[in-house]
Amino acid sequence: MAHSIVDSSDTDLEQERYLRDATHHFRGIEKPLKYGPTIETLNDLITALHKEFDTNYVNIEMVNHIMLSYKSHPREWKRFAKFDRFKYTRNLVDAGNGKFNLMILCWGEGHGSAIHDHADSHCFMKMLKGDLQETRYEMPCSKAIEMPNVDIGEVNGDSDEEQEFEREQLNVVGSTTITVNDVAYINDNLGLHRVENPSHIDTAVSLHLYCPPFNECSVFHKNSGKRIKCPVTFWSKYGVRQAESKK
Ligand SMILES: N[C@@H](CS(=O)O)C(=O)O
Ligand SMILES: [Fe+2]
Repeated sequence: MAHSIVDSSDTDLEQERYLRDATHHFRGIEKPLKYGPTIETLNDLITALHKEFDTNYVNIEMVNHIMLSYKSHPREWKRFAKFDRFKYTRNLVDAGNGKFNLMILCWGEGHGSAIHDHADSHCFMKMLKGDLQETRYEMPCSKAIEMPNVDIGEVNGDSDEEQEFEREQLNVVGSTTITVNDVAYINDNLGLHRVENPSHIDTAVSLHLYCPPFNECSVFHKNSGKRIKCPVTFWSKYGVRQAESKK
């Protein structure tokens, strides 16, 4: 039998293309699948994710199932949960062979994120402890005008329109509170969001899965819709605090 040699970078690209495409139709599932595997521990969750991402055609519903099925056990994730006094932290749990990033986010009392996108990736957010409030916004249509490489001829120079672009308020589309073991799902086709720990007495911890992984995303200004690209960094990796330069 003839075996063809498959270049792994080609298969990685194929998977990436497939995942990006799926952001156009996948909206998240609310209940675990009937036929999905049982996920008892954080290790089960990681093993099941690696299995899913072994194929080019990742079953994104199954990824959602895996995140929904896990029931939070603080003893399993405690070693990754590192807090900062001033802002939420991002702590890498598993780099998914470059196919996904699994991380634990730690939110001190009142901590929140800016309005942001998810770099054209899938974002699953599961509560492990406490509550988080998620506010969603429409993606502003000023997107194109902020792209550095757009040819001048492609931009409509009509000054009224340009002013509108500059003044575009972001529209809120909804707000929900997610509590322990809930999973929220978002991608750029569903809009933008900002997340906040509404409690002033309790911390919150969430488990995030991004696929494909990304190291920068856009942050949006609420009143103008203006976007700024921002790098995203890790406060710790595999339970070890990162030196400032290595984040
Ligand atoms: N997407 C954000 C966290 S959240 O506010 O959804 C991040 O990765 O830092
Ligand atoms: Fe987010």
